[in-house]
Amino acid sequence: MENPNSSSGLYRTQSEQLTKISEGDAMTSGVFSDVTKEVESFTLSRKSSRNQVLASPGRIGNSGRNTYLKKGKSAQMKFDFDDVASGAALSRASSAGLGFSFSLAGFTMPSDELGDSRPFSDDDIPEDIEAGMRKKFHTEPTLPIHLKFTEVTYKVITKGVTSTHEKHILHGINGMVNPGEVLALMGPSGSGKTTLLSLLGGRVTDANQGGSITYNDQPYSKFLKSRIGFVTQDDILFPHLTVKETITYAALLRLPKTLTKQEKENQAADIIRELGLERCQDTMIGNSFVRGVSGGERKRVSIGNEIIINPSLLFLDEPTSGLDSTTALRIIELLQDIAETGKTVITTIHQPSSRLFHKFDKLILLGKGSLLYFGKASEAMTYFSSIGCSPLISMNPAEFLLDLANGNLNDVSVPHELEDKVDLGNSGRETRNGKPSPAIVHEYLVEACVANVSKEMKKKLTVRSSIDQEIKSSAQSVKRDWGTSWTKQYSILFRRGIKERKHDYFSWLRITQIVATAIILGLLWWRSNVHSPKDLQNQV
Ligand SMILES: Nc1ncnc2c1ncn2[C@@H]1O[C@H](COP(=O)(O)OP(=O)(O)OP(=O)(O)O)[C@@H](O)[C@H]1O
Repeated sequence: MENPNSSSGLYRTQSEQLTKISEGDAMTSGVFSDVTKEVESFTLSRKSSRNQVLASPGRIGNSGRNTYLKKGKSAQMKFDFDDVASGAALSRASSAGLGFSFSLAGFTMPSDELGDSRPFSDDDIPEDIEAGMRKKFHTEPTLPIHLKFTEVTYKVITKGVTSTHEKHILHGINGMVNPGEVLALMGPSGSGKTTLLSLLGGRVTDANQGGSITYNDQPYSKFLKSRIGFVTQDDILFPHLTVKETITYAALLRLPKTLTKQEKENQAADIIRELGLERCQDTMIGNSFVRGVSGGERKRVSIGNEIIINPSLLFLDEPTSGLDSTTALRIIELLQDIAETGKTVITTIHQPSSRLFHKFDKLILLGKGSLLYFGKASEAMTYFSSIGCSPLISMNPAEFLLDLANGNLNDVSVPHELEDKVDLGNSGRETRNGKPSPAIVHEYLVEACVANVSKEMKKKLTVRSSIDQEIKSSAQSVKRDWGTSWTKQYSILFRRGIKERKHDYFSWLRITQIVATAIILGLLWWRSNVHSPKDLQNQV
């Protein structure tokens, strides 16, 4: 790859300044033996400068003390998988914000006030978030998890009346993401983003899946369940519960039984504060019939429901769909903040704005279930220009990439290889306007990805991380004591059910309807004769 500065303004001037790291770096010492010691203190600040952390593999060595060096970024823009693999963001990740601990202060609201809800008003808009002020996300340390996936395939078998048909959805997807990084899965509709996300999140485990997915070089296991948060595309929330009730019930149900009720409520309050939901915490979630919180707030509640368990891996399926670009940007900034606390964040994204696109650390571009690009989001444009595909007009990079993934070369330079194909006219598939057909473009991009990205990537994926032995032992030894007893769960769910349904059961309309029906029916048999069995039967 050439000079990034020539790459249509896509070069992301990002750097992180990492101040180190005390002894007992989570990556270097045996801290994994205890959940409470999973990660040590780091401090991080993202600053816009042209410096980049030199993430030398040696920093994950055995020495107790590590030093992060900074180097000028301008000098090189080689498509460097060392960087991708070891990840500047990894250092940020494993370090970031981990000096923070949960402050269990501030939750003074008695639980019986949970039910209080008031109608939504403009006053409920949280100023800090809506006004664009970014809060720093504080959370307790978590076990860093490196996710690697090699040659992931998936097919579905559809059974017809007379025959069965195999549909291949994913074709050999490779990639990896480290703690502290946000990986975006991008591609046109139907390209397989949700399928890949579900496979990576351990939600789909069947015989139709191929390839390997590892978490700290270990396959998926039950142990990981409590370390994975999955935010689905459609928010699954109770419309009549308030924001505070929703997150508090999630805390009561999902946090370890070793914590007291008060501690769980405190953690829920912390999450509400971290997500900037304080001002709408007593507003109902709402739905199409009940007015409730805004779309962005609803999405933050869904995220809060998952991060309450402090997951190491957070998966999100299109968290920004249906949101305006500013709210979407804030959601992605929130994900960045979450990643900075050492979590691994993977999200699908449909059509991000250019501002939003530059927020991602890594990018996977899918087209018809095949990998078209994997690497740093900031280097995607440079990669595509290196294989002859550059925008001819100024364009949102995400729009350009989606056009390419759809095989659309309008306003895009045609690579020489494809020009030849069109000129020769022997493919029989070129389009009339002199542009190669989408099928040819797709083939070309897949081949280019295999030649330039996948081969190199696979080599990196086979390299076991120097920390895997420590993590392996911790993965086997550390178990989270999740959940509460079934009697407690029953009582919490019962109370939650009553709260959710009370608006139906105890609405004036329903009460009036029942009383009126009772009076009418009562009047029909009022003073009826009950002296003969026939009349008595009639009354019964
Ligand atoms: N169980 C299934 N049976 C048949 N086809 C399926 C099944 N699951 C997924 N597919 C197909 O696989 C392809 C990829 O689906 P997927 O939902 O992963 O796409 P996507 O990129 O997330 O799309 P969107 O952005 O529209 O949500 C689609 O063509 C879909 O129809």
